[in-house]
Amino acid sequence: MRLSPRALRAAQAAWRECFPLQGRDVARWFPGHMAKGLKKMQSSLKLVDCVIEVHDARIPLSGRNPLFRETLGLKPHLLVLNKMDLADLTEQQKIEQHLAGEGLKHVIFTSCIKDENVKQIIPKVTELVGSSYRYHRAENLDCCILVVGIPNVGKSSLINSLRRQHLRTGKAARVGGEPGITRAVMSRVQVCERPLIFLMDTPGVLAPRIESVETGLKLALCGTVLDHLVGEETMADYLLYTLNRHQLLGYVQHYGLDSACDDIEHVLKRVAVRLGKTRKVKVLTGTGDVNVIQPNYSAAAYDFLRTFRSGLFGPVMLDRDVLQGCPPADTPR
Ligand SMILES: Nc1nc2c(ncn2[C@@H]2O[C@H](COP(=O)(O)OP(=O)(O)OP(=O)(O)O)[C@@H](O)[C@H]2O)c(=O)[nH]1
Repeated sequence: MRLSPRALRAAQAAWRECFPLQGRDVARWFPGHMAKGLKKMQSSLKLVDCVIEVHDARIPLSGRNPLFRETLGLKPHLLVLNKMDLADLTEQQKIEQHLAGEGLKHVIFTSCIKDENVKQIIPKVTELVGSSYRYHRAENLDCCILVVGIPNVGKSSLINSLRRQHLRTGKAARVGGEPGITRAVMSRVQVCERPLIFLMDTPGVLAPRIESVETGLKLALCGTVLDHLVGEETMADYLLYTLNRHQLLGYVQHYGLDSACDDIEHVLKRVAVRLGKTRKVKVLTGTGDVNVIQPNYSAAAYDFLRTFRSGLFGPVMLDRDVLQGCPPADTPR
């Protein structure tokens, strides 16, 4: 939905300049960084020729686990930024420059749902492996790739998409909408015949420390941690703040609101009523208990988040602040 420039200016005047981050304990939102999974990957390293790190294209510059490159960095590395169908890539070149500045020269944007750009991966991997020294593996004719990444970014979906593209065959890895579907490093799965290429899927591994509360909120919006650990209403509030700042006002039309608004309580109330998500609550009054119908805020927040994640509010770039040179306000300097 597009507002007229005048209406937009009026609405923007009332929008928040920043999101309140104080008093939020990001460490409690994320489970331990799953050191066991990382150790297992390290021990598989001698069996592989290349590492594909999958990350979410909506947060191309934040939330990656630095330990992947520290512990697996011996092997050629390709960064696959997946879910490009949900990401606003207007500034793709700037993103690539930013990543190149961090030493990440090999980057491919993909959508495993739409099988977009997935065909570029095997030629790139072949090129990277061909131009590197294959420790212990020079005599092997096949090539083996380790797929790593934080939870829920689409690692298993990538394996399935590659198999669809190169082998015209179905699923090999389990996919799910919640983080933590893949629990163990898998045995090798073939994804291509010529050249002969195998992949190994791994469980999602988060960084041991999330760099800032805002990064934590972005990671939560992308579904890398179970929603209830952060709180659906907190996440819905951060989502509303982001949508308004990015002028992604599709939510207004989607839920039949009168106008854009920056007050999450007001928005969730309207969403709940619109969806018929209300609940009876007993209230103690001077004359006894009375049943009151109240909006179900958490059900409304859940719907708001789910609709955003399905892309119905439009493509988004959650790292716009980092791209513009303003890292999250609470990032330690
Ligand atoms: N829109 C969109 N959704 C995707 C894409 N790739 C994967 N998904 C969805 O993202 C969710 C997670 O996908 P998985 O392949 O299970 O992710 P994973 O990284 O293996 O997850 P873990 O096992 O938790 O580490 C699923 O609901 C997928 O359908 C994509 O390119 N676009």
